[in-house]
Amino acid sequence: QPTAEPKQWCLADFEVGKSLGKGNFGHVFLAKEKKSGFIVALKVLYKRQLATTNIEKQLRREVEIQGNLRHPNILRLYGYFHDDTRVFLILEYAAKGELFAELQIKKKFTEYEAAKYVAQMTNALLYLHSKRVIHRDIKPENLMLGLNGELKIGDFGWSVRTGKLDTRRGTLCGTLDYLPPEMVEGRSHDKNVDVWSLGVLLYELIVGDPPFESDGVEEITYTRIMKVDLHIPKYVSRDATDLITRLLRYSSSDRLSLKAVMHHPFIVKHIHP
Ligand SMILES: COc1ccc(C(=O)Nc2ccccc2)cc1NC(=O)CCSCc1cnc2[nH]ccc2c1
Repeated sequence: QPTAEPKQWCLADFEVGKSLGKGNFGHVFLAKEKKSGFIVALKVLYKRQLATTNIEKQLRREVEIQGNLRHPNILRLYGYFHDDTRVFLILEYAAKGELFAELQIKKKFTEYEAAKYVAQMTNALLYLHSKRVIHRDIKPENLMLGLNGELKIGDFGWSVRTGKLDTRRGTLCGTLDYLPPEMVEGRSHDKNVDVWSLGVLLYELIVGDPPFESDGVEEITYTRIMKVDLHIPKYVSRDATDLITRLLRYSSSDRLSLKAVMHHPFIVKHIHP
């Protein structure tokens, strides 16, 4: 049985459909693989725009790492191909789009919905950490929703790839909101950065805004993160408040472990009532 050599794809293999949006650096289209009818998201990157020259190597590495990642809450990168001016990423299509769009429409989620997303996120992070992959740039813009509304981590280590912060929210601070103190202060970071981001996500899903935002003034966001200047509204339940305060701890070793998150009353009472 010969090893399954990754197939060499080309644009002619696909019927390209509607635009799914202009992501960071790339335009994404709905596409159908002609032979199988399989629906994918085709992300087009222009070589001219890509930061580094050895993008091939970086992409190969990324396809290798992500090729081994198989989890229902992690968006798949199936492969890539290129022509002389463009690179095409063959990505899983998340039928319900970005969580961020849903959050903007609904303003905030019920604690039940928030618990469901946080539990799925925690499962994905436990899986990534077991594969020694961390800092997945967690924020609603990078989280997608599958056909049944299941959460999927949609993008990987963006800051690692380009060193630039994603300004999709229009202002840089949209990105700073999720950074933990150790990264704001430029100190070393470990897998517990993802636990901090999980706390920021839980807060934002229930309250509708991230906990340390300061409408566009970065310095204030920095300061509020470093001081863990956290104000949890009264309408947030005792269990949700308890979990948020156990995730948003200045010192990374004081934060709840991902395993403990799965056993926290806020998650248990909503997921396994
Ligand atoms: C695993 O995921 C990714 C893996 C790699 C890259 C990437 O860009 N790598 C890169 C870039 C430059 C140089 C080297 C490597 C991006 C993603 N993911 C996304 O870009 C977000 C979803 S885009 C797809 C998608 C799906 N489903 C949707 N439904 C509605 C819109 C939509 C949009």
